[in-house]
Amino acid sequence: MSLLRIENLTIRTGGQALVKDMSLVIEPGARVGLIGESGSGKSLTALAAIGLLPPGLKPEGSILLDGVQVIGASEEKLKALRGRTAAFVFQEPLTALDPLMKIGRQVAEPIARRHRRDGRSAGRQEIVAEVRHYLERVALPDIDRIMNAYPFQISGGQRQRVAIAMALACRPKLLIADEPTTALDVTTQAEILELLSTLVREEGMALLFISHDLPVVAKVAEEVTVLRRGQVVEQGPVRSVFGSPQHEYTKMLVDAAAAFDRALGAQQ
Ligand SMILES: Nc1ncnc2c1ncn2[C@@H]1O[C@H](COP(=O)(O)OP(=O)(O)OP(=O)(O)O)[C@@H](O)[C@H]1O
Repeated sequence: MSLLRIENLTIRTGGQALVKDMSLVIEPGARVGLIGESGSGKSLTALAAIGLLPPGLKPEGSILLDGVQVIGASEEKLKALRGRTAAFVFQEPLTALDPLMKIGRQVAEPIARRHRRDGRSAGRQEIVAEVRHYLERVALPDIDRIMNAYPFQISGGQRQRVAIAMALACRPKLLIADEPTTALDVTTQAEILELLSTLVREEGMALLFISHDLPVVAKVAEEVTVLRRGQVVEQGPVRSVFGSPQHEYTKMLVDAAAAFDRALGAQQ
């Protein structure tokens, strides 16, 4: 069974279709990129996948997440899917973090929730040990300090590592990362991409990676869907879609990335 099967998804607001007839399949453990310019419907597609569309936006079609139909599902059913089946990492880590809570307590929350969900009560020491485990997993230095820090006391890259640790702590089958490196400087961006690639492989999770940046998608994904103005223009293995693009829009993305590479090469 596919982990995520989106078929003929259309998202409307009023009379306007923001996403049109889009289909996308993610198998367990697969790494899939969703690429397209700003406003092409990438985030809406990802939010629809876990039933988190903002009010006023109506999905039509079919979204099966781990075999459960998301469209029209009750809030209770959706809550059971969030975290356990799919967890989100957003562009801006502060979206996931409470500014007034120390990092240690924030990471403890999804851990405690997972234990409750599995019907077991974990003691404080066990939870603290797990918090440390996940902070180590995302390669944070000086874990004692970070656990006792508030989000504003650590760097942007460290905050994104904490947000990834919180998503991992849910032990999801699918990690959805929506432009997770866009808010970071280039060096930190590369480190976080490397970390995400390693983690999804080692934990055996599937990844839906959203970005407008072709080299970034090429680095982390094996398959890619290219969206333009809410519609899929091309879909397939990264190598063939970016290696021999068929659609004009994909060609333009590939040419732009190549021109950037050439410009960099000329500078060196
Ligand atoms: N709550 C909303 N109500 C009405 N329109 C919306 C709403 N949210 C998003 N849109 C519109 O839907 C379209 C798709 O938005 P979406 O956020 O999915 O784009 P995106 O590809 O993720 O862009 P970006 O890379 O800039 O995040 C855009 O035109 C956006 O303005």
